[in-house]
Amino acid sequence: MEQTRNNYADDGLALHTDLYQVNMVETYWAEGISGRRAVFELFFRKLPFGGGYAIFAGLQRIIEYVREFGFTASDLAYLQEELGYEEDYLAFLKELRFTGTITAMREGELVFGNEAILRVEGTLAEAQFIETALLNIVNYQTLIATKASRIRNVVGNAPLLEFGTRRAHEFDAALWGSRAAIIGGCDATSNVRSGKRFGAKVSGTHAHAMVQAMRDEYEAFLRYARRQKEMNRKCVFLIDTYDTLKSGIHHAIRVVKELGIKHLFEGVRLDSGDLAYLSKEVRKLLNKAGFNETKIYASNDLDEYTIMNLQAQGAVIDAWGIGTKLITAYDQPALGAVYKIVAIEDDAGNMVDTIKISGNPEKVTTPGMKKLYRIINLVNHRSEGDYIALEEEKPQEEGRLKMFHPVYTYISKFVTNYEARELHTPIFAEGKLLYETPELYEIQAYAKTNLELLWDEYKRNQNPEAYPVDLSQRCWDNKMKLIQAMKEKAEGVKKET
Ligand SMILES: Nc1ncnc2c1ncn2[C@@H]1O[C@H](COP(=O)(O)OP(=O)(O)OP(=O)(O)O)[C@@H](O)[C@H]1O
Ligand SMILES: O=P(O)(O)OC[C@H]1O[C@H](OP(=O)(O)OP(=O)(O)O)[C@H](O)[C@@H]1O
Ligand SMILES: O=C(O)c1cccnc1
Repeated sequence: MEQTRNNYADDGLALHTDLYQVNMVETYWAEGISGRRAVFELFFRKLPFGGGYAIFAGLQRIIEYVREFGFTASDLAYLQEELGYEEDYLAFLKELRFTGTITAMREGELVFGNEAILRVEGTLAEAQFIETALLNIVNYQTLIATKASRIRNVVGNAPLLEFGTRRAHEFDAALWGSRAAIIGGCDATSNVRSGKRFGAKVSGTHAHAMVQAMRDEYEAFLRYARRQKEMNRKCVFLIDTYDTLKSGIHHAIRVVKELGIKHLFEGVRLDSGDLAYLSKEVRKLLNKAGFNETKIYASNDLDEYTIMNLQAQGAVIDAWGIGTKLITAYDQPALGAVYKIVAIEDDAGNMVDTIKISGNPEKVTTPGMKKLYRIINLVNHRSEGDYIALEEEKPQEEGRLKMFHPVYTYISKFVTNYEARELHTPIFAEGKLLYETPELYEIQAYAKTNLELLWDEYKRNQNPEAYPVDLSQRCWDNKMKLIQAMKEKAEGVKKET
């Protein structure tokens, strides 16, 4: 074991889980209930960044994970030799695959608190085991897509570039984060592997190192621009290595004029100092030299707040490069999505609803097999809210729908003339993959179209209105019935002791 510790030819992802999953599944197996049908839902309770919506990302990686789910020989050897699990249980794990059914929102879907992003129905063992990886994926990618969307909200149609790989929490976060950032609204990423892997557009300028390495700013710009000219590629010069206004901008203009490459002079980038002041001065100098079309790029620890601030100061910035604060979800590093069991097969083979009670009413789970709808007003084409109904209900046929707050039930409204759009789509059915992931920029366009369904009051970055996520009357009644039953059961336990 020792010699191969870091070198498994058959390394897989099944052990990318918490130990407690291995132990719970062992108990299910030992008790002979591992094959019972179980239903889990994945959701978060509170929207991130104090915003009014989130954008779901992560499904593609979930698909790859679930499709390949299984224990390799070295996984099993590790569980046996290092952690002491017994052969019989390992023989069970060896055969464990995902054979269940998953429905989920499409990537780019708008998602709100307390509604299922994804539902897993399968054997208790398989549905339980995949919890950790699913949460790991959704929690991160959804956060990044949402952060990117918030930044897109403030930059309008300006080019928005994801520059965060060097600051991301390691390789996976950089790669999948760049994809999520594009789903949320970035135009391109600096991560080249993301281009190869996902078809992301890749984009980039150059660093201070190039200027320093050539020990002369003019020489550096000249050689860089010459090569770009040979390759017929556009140039963006980083002009702040020594002094933006005294040297950088003048060297860039001189080189472009000398090489006659106005058509390739895409832009200049500012990466330090007072970005508002510098951008205004640089704009004047560019215009004076006849480069009215040349863009001013800005980077340096930017996010939606600094950008808004710069805009308020009249900064003349045409394109934005965002690294650290986007890829690390700097102001809110965790989404807090959870994975909760909502139904389980009983001894007689019937599916029964389960509930998790909490002193905090917002933390009580909503039991049962349900469906999630977006209720779209057909007159103004805006969403009235989301609606969670029991699976057998048909809100699309009701004609007049009562929507009420699931905790403050007196907040209610009736909706007519609506479309009840189901938000989940089948991803796996009995282990078979049914879903084909759209091309990356189609997912981005889908997110953009979805945002058009929301009133601006729900979309503003700060202090937005709370978007309604309501339960149907039957779903609410079912929840109350289970809460009551669980209370009575707990009373019974108390009396016994
Ligand atoms: N006009 C401005 N208004 C508000 N924030 C700004 C403005 N200009 C720049 N910033 C932001 O100020 C922050 C820090 O910039 P600061 O001047 O401290 O260091 P710097 O310019 O990055 O210097 P260096 O990179 O050389 O250390 C960055 O997040 C930047 O985006
Ligand atoms: O500021 P962020 O939003 O994180 O964006 C990424 C940063 O990475 C680069 O800086 P770095 O200091 O790593 O290298 P450079 O300035 O030499 O290019 C770039 O110039 C950006 O400032
Ligand atoms: O291309 C750039 O300008 C770039 C790429 C990564 C990080 N910072 C800047």
